Amino acid sequence: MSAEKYIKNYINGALVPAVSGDYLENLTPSTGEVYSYFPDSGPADVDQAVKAAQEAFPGWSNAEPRTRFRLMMRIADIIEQNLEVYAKAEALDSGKPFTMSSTVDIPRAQSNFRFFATAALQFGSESHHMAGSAINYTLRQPLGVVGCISPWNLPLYLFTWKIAPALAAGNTVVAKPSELTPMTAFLLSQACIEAGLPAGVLNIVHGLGPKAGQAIVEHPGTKAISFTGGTKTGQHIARTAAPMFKKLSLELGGKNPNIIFTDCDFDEMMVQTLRSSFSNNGQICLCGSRIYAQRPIYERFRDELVKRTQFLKVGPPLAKDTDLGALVSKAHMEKVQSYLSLAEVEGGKILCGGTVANPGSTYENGYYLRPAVIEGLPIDCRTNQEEIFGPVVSIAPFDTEAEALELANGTPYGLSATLWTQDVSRAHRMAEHLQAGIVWVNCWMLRDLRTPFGGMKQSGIGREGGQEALRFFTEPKNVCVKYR
Ligand SMILES: NC(=O)C1=CN([C@@H]2O[C@H](COP(=O)(O)OP(=O)(O)OC[C@H]3O[C@@H](n4cnc5c(N)ncnc54)[C@H](O)[C@@H]3O)[C@@H](O)[C@H]2O)C=CC1
Ligand SMILES: O=C(O)/C=C/C=C(\O)C(=O)O
Repeated sequence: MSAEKYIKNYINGALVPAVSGDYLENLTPSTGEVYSYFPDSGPADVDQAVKAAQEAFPGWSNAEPRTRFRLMMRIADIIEQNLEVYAKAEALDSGKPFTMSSTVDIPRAQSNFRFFATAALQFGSESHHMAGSAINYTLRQPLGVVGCISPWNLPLYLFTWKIAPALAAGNTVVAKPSELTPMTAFLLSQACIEAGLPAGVLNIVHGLGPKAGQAIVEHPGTKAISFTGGTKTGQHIARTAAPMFKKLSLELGGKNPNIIFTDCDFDEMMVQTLRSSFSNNGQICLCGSRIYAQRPIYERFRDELVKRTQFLKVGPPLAKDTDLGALVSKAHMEKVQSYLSLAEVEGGKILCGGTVANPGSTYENGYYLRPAVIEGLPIDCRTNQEEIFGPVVSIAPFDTEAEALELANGTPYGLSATLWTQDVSRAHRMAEHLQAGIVWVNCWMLRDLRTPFGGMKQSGIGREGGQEALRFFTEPKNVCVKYR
């Protein structure tokens, strides 16, 4: 198992270049240098992948669930045995700290395979009895070939979060990782070969979104698309797939509120708020980017947040003491910087951070920013309404529960929200009215893979996780049997 200079597609069980023979440069954000190349795939590669997946479908969909279970567990074992190789590749590709990729990203990729391998053994269906006359039972059958398209922020974590349930439910898959972070998907291809996954069951096509990704969405052979990424891309995918009546699961952006009441456990809230603000450089759709603290503790909170933020170490991904690594790309760093400039125009005061960081001469061309805290922005300004997806939080005080709810719900997004209070009744009251697919109370990013995961409003449609994912990747068919 090794990261290689020339990444290959994984089609019909073999590692192959793009049909065109063309490669694109893969940069590491840690130095801004090219360190490998990935295939510039297009419709011809996707067509080969879909054909291979179609041929593999009868064998895979009819295989005993325990056969799928064994193979998926074997893939998880191989990832676990090679944790360091995977975690290093993830850190170099995405710029995130190795301390994160080795404890969060890669362990979660293993868990995704294990969780859904086991779920394949447990998945059942409903029946509905019409007393004295008939019984209805529901067959849940795999869809066929499905497309899985994932982003760069949690590369293998989110890639496997889609692939594993699709395979567990008996589908065959054509998947594309982000062009910014292709390396761990390539390592996964090697793991599938080593595990003995039958040819064509999983096919991984590398390349650009508008070319290779678009070809997966447009191909008449893909019956469903599971996508995580930006809201604009999600809208475009929906426009393409809807007239073809494909099933769609879209997990999109967020502008998530943290609401901090005076009665919270202040110390625990501070620890978790720092995490929810700047984990992975704020490049997680669940990060809390708008923080509202109740007026009596607002100033104490603000001063403590600024102090702790200034203490965070921005450094190269492989250094042991790095808290925040590099942002994923130059273009993304410039996007984040443009929002920092906009925030000032919109009346915000940058209390700390927002400047370029240079963790040493080897890294001077990498994409490093000091994490920023902004105060004084109105709720309806662009900085408070649009997803920045970087190490930037905006803070403001509030007085009442009603005001906090209005602020929290006042954006087009509805992915997650975090509440800090020791008053259980208030927590339930607020949770009921928050427009978010996930509400965390006195915690953040505490994940149980059985729960529904996804957002409302412009944060997407559908839910991933547990039974929801298995339902998405199957077609329910009701059979009604009259017996009297
Ligand atoms: N999980 C999330 O919520 C994420 C949100 N974003 C947001 O989106 C913004 C833009 O980031 P991008 O890297 O451009 O994300 P993106 O949404 O364009 O990329 C995500 C995936 O979609 C693919 N893709 C792009 N265009 C496609 C198309 N026409 N058809 C099929 N697949 C396509 C990409 O190749 C990648 O694999 C970020 O600044 C951030 O605000 C980005 C990544 C993850
Ligand atoms: O924990 C999860 O399942 C998902 C986490 C994060 C994202 O989906 C994201 O950042 O896109």
